[in-house]
Amino acid sequence: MEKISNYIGGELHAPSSGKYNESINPATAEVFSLVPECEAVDLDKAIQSAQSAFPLWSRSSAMERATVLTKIADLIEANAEELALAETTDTGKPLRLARTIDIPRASANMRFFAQAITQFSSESHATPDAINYTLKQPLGIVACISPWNLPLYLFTWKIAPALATGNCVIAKPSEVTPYTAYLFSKLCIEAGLPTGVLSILHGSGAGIGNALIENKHIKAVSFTGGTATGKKIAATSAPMLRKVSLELGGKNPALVFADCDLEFTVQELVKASFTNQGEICLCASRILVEKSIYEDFKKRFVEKVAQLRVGDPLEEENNLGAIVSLNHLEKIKSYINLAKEEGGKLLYGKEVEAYNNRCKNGYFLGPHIFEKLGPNCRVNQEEIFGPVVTLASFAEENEALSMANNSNYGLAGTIWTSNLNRAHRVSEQLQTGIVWVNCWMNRDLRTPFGGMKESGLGREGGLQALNFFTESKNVCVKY
Ligand SMILES: NC(=O)C1=CN([C@@H]2O[C@H](COP(=O)(O)OP(=O)(O)OC[C@H]3O[C@@H](n4cnc5c(N)ncnc54)[C@H](O)[C@@H]3O)[C@@H](O)[C@H]2O)C=CC1
Ligand SMILES: O=C(O)/C=C/C=C(\O)C(=O)O
Repeated sequence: MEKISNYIGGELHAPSSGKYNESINPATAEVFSLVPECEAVDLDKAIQSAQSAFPLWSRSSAMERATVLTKIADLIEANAEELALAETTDTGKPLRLARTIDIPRASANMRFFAQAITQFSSESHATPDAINYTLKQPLGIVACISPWNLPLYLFTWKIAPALATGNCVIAKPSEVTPYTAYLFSKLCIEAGLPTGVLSILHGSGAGIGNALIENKHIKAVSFTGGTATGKKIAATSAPMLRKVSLELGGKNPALVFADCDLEFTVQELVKASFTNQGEICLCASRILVEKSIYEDFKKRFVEKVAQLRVGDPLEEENNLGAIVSLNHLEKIKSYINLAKEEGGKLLYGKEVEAYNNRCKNGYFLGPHIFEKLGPNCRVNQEEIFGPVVTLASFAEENEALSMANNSNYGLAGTIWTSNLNRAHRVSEQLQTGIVWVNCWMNRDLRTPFGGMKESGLGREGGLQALNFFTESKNVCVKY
């Protein structure tokens, strides 16, 4: 079984403590790898190495940085099959998904920001007696902390803009799914990423994650994960007046109007609800349907969901794989029990599914659909982050909006209608950072990405990310 190494000073290193924890393959419940538990001394080494690297890296040309990031993108593509298999083994997600979504997006992230930095420009403002121009300077050493649901996808989404803008990065992938970040560190060595520009430290959130955010040398933190952790990072960072970008949870509403293309909407909402076992912060979790089509929608939705296959992520025909960990499986199951206690009616959901022998001990859970749950009950208010959705009906547009906005979260809403005026009107009033009309997770990497309310702070993507990782300095020159 492989011992994962940290990536510090351009080399692979064992943790100073010599401590490792087991990383489990959730589809089999067997140990897949041993993940280092880093300590402060490993962080000190990473900081020193970043401090040595920063003067040269921050002054390198955009083209030099773009070249090495593009090389890494090429290497991700060249090693796509190994990365996809590792991602599936670590997370339990269907291999088909890792092959078509996770790994292609990881290389796209590197390539996108490699290209973006070559086009990054700043403003100038002229007056009759002076010209002002803005320098966009890297911040220094920044931290990127990523979660377990889309491991390499979100890891690269953070580090690519940070590196492209000339920062040195200390990254901490989730201890639950560390493997592809480890493979990635080998690709960085192969690509010739300069020593110290990127360090990858493995370990727990409470250990090395916490040490990282408490470290005074860290000038900004980009984080994706749970809202409670995001608030802790914000609280630790506030007295340091440090920049934070927080992509947190969601309780995403889907608003289905009677004038939608029903067959298409049902098909797309099945994907929006259950892709990646519902373990995407963007997944639809509260489906609100106009009363006149509610029963028809419900029938078709349940029928389509019943066709989804749950099981071995390596088998091509399975739509859902395993839940990422036993802890997370227990959390989701507790919400299924809560839904029943809160008076919900289970429309679809099986206690046990039949799995092949390889997966007989795996952490599987099929899709669950509930109705008859009030808008204020916990199941409709708290993030479950699993294959559980609720259905409810509304009488008219304003009611749909007030139900959708009745949430502490505000990440991603979807609207399903053929009425363009309605689509614009409702989009404008939805309290979410992202609105998709007649689609879901249609991603253009140039667009601002992030949430309102408890779903986060700041935006990632395109220019927003490049601005986040730079300090704007105005220079005024008198003629
Ligand atoms: N993308 C998203 O929106 C995600 C949301 N979640 C939500 O959060 C819930 C909890 O899941 P967790 O895995 O516990 O998420 P988490 O927020 O604890 O983990 C995300 C990352 O933060 C790190 N981390 C944890 N505590 C930290 C700390 N004090 N300082 C610095 N880094 C820290 C973790 O090691 C991991 O790399 C899930 O049930 C789900 O509802 C979880 C993962 C992703
Ligand atoms: O950037 C994207 O396309 C998707 C991001 C998804 C998350 O941030 C998440 O699930 O946590």
